[in-house]
Formats: sequence, structure tokens, C-alpha cells
Amino acid sequence: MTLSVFPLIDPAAADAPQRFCASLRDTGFAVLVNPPIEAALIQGIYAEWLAFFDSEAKHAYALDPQRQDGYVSAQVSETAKGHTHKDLKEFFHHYPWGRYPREVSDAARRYAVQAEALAAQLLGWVEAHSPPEVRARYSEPLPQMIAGSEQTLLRILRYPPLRGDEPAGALRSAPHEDINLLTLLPAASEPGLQVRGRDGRWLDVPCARDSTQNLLVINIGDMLQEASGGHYPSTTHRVVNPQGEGARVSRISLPLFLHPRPQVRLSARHTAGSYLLERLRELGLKA
Ligand SMILES: O=C(O)CCC(=O)C(=O)O
Ligand SMILES: [Fe+2]
Repeated sequence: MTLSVFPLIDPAAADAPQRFCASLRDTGFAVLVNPPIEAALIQGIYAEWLAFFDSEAKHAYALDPQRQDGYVSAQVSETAKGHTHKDLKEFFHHYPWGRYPREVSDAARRYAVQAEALAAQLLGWVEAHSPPEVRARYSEPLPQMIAGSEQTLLRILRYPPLRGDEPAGALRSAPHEDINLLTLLPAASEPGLQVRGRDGRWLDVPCARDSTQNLLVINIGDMLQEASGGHYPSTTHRVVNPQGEGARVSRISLPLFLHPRPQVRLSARHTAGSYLLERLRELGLKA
């Protein structure tokens, strides 16, 4: 059985920063209701990118292994750390400097700009609610770590309908942790995202169908866990395969991964650059 335990946090409320950080501390995740990003923008992106993934045009943008931008097919996909099956997904990686399909409007780009501005505000909350000894570890203010970063990654994901011949044990997204500082993720078009709670149970993260209101999901990545000495936990999450009718439907999601500039020192062991390289190698995405 799964439970949905996430409080819906109104970012305009006076106690929002405190509730937001408490949720992040508790589960590594937080859910904002009616964030300053229009629902219509997200719905438009989901529709036009689904059409793009359904077209042959995507193959003209195959991932550049050096630059890491472009389209990754379900045949290539990625294998989560410690797992054997490829995830049942295809996706497009867009960086601020990178390729962007001419077949879609600039809506996803506009979303990334808005979400990045919100992320800087949220990192300010995270910093303000860090105990003094944790704050003392940050080599620079958290919002500043992502300012002007060329590593900010928008991943537009499409989980295709299931055909029934998927390898046993393959998931839409195998359990993993995100590498980056903070991830912003509009509620996905369909359910499936789950977070592992402290007691090992999987908790359902709400999707767009669970609320008439606009929801935005935020989660901690490994880099913030590293920078905060574990105060903010990067929790394991996955996307499970739908059963029944849901299996016939694509699922679209739109995580924005906020990465610090590569020179930013996260800890005595790592800069953001050295940390990222290590993790991409483990994922098989970089030689
Ligand atoms: O599709 C989702 O809801 C989550 C995707 C995810 O966790 C990831 O791409 O890292
Ligand atoms: Fe993730």
C-alpha cells in the first residue's frame, strides 16, 4: 500500500519557508500549491512535446556524448546506479546553451527560466532554515551557487505506453537519487512517482490528476545533501509502471535539475564539477 503524506504548501503564505524546509527535511520532497508558474504553460508543454516524441523528428537531435544535450531514445535510455535494466523512458536534455527542437514552441524554455528564478528563491529559504553549523558549511550562499550556471538541465521525459513485452523488473524509472542541488518538477501528467520514506515504504507523490490546483514538486539532490553534511536528505525515488487502463497512456514529466557552477565547492571532498563527473560515469552516460 502507498500513502500520500505530502502537505500542500502555499508559497505565498507567511509560514511557507518554514513548512517547505520541514517537508524537505522529513522526506527530501516538498509540494507547492499554485506556484508562480502558470498551469496552462505546463499543459501546453506536455501536449506539444508528446507530439514531438511521437514524431520521427526527434532522431535528428540524438544525444551528443561530449556535450550531453539532445534526445535519448528508450533503446539507449539510462540505467540507474546499481540496476541492470534500462528505464522505460525517452527524454530530451536541454541546457541553456544547448540544442532545442525547432518543432516545438519556446514554452519549455520559458518554463525553465521561470522555474530557475523560483529555485533561487527556494534555495534562499533552505539556507535561511539551515542551522548555523550547517549554514557555515556552505562555501557561498545557496542561491548564488546556481546563478549563471550553464549546467542547469531541463529534462523533458516521455514514458511511452507499456506494450506488455517489457523485461520483467524493468521500471519507468528505477529507484535513484538525483545528482544535482535541487530539482523542480511540475506535477506529472500521470501518477507513478514515489519516494521512499524513512521506514522503507513507498509514498505517492501527487500528480496533476490528483488536484484541481497547480502543483509543483521540489526535491533535494545529492549535491545539497553533500553541501549540508546530510542535514537535507537526498531521498530515493522511482516511477512505477501503471496497471490497467493507465498502461495505455504516455506519461510526461519535466524536471529541471539545478546544478551549481562547476567550480563551486560543495565539501572538502568535492566541487560540483568533480561530483558530477563521478556520477555520470557511474550512470554510463560519460566515458
Ligand atoms: O518523471 C518523474 O516524475 C521523475 C523523474 C525523475 O526522477 C528523474 O528524471 O530524475
Ligand atoms: Fe529523479
